Amino acid sequence: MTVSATLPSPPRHLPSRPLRIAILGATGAVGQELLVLLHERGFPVAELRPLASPRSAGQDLEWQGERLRVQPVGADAFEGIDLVLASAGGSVSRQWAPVATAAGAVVIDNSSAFRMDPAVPLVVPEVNPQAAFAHSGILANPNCTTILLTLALAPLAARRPIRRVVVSTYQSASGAGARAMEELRDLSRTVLDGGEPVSTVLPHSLAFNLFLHNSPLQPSGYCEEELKMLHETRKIMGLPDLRLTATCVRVPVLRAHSEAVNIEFEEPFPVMEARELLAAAPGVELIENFETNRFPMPTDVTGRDPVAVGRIRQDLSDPRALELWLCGDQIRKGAALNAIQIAELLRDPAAADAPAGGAV
Ligand SMILES: NC(=O)C1=CN([C@@H]2O[C@H](COP(=O)(O)OP(=O)(O)OC[C@H]3O[C@@H](n4cnc5c(N)ncnc54)[C@H](OP(=O)(O)O)[C@@H]3O)[C@@H](O)[C@H]2O)C=CC1
Ligand SMILES: N[C@@H](CC(=O)OP(=O)(O)O)C(=O)O
Repeated sequence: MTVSATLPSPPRHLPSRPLRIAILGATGAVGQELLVLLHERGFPVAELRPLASPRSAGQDLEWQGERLRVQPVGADAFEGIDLVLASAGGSVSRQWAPVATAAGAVVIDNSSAFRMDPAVPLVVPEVNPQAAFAHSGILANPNCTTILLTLALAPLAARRPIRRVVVSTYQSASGAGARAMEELRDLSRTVLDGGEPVSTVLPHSLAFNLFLHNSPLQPSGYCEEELKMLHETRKIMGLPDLRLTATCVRVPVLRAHSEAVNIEFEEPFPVMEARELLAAAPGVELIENFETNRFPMPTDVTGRDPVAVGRIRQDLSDPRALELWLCGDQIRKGAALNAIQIAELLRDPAAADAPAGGAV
C-alpha cells in the first residue's frame, strides 16, 4: 500500500516533553539495542511500552532498573503513544504502522515496508536530515548496508558528482536477527568440537564460511539486498539516476558490516581531499595507517556509533575513481541508532542544519 492516501496528518515534529514510546519488536536484536540506546542517549521517556508477538508476550524486560512487561501487539497497543520505533519485520509494520498513526503516533520503521513509498521519508540524519520533516506519520529507517554506504558517499558527492558506485559487502549475522547470531555462535562451537554444522535459521552454516546474501533472488540475478542498496541510496542522496551495482555477502562476523566501495566521479578526486572530507564528516571516523596496514575492522566498530572508513586510495584502473573500505555496527548505526537519531531530529528540528549532500 502507499501511505499517502490513507493517513491523517500527525504533527510533523515530536513534542519536546518526555515521550510515550512503544517499541514494536522489543525482544529482537534491533529492539534490544533501541532499549540500550534510549538509556545511553538520555532520551526523555515518559513511558516505554515493549511490544512483540504472542510468543514473547508476558516476558519481563529490564530497563533503567524497571521491569517492563512485553505486550502483544494489538489494536489498542498504541493508545496514548507518541512515538513507535518498529523493528518487527515488513509484514508486521504494514499491518500495524497505519494503526499506530491513526492513534496519533509517529512511526519510525526499521523494516523495508514503506521505504520506497514517495510519501515516506527515508532518512539518514547526517545525510538528508531535512527530509524527515516531510513525513505523514511514517518515516523509514534505511537498509543497514545503505545507511553505512551513504555516510561515506554523501560528503564526497557534495564536492564532486558521482558517476558510478561498485560496492561489495561483508555482512554480519546480526542482519538476519538475534536467532542468526545465536546460530553462528552455536555452529562455530560445533565446528570447533569437530561436529557437522547444520543451519536452521540461515540457509547455510555461516561458521567458518560465507555465502551470497540470503535475501530472495530477483529475475535480474541480483538479490533484494543488492537492489535495496541501489534504490535506497538513490532516494536518500536525491540522485535518481545514480549508477550503482552491489554484491552482498554474508560473513561469519557477529554484528558489524563491512563494505569495499569503488566510486567513480565525473572528474579526478585527489585522495588527500577525499580523506580530509571523510575525516570531518559527521558519523564517520577515519582509521587508516598505510605504514602498519591498519584499516577498519568489525571489532573497531562493534558496540560503537561511528562508521569507520579507511584505505582511501586511487583506483589504478581509472583516474576518476577512488576506492575505500568501511565498517559499521549493523545493529547500532545500521538500525537502532539511526532510528533514534531520526526521533531526536523530530524533537529538535534546529539540529537539521547543513545536509551533507542528500535529498530533502
Ligand atoms: N535498518 C536496517 O537495516 C535494519 C532493519 N531491520 C528490520 O528490523 C526487523 C527486526 O530485525 P531484528 O531485530 O534483527 O530481528 P529479530 O528476529 O531479532 O527480532 C524480531 C522482533 O520482531 C518481533 N516480531 C516478530 N513477529 C512479530 C509479530 N507477528 N508481531 C509482533 N512482533 C513480532 C519479535 O518478537 P518475538 O520475540 O515475539 O518473536 C522480535 O521482537 C527486521 O525484520 C528488519 O525489518 C533489522 C536490521 C537492520
Ligand atoms: N540488511 C540486513 C537485513 C535487513 O534487515 O534488511 P532490511 O532492513 O532492508 O530488511 C542484513 O544484513 O541482512
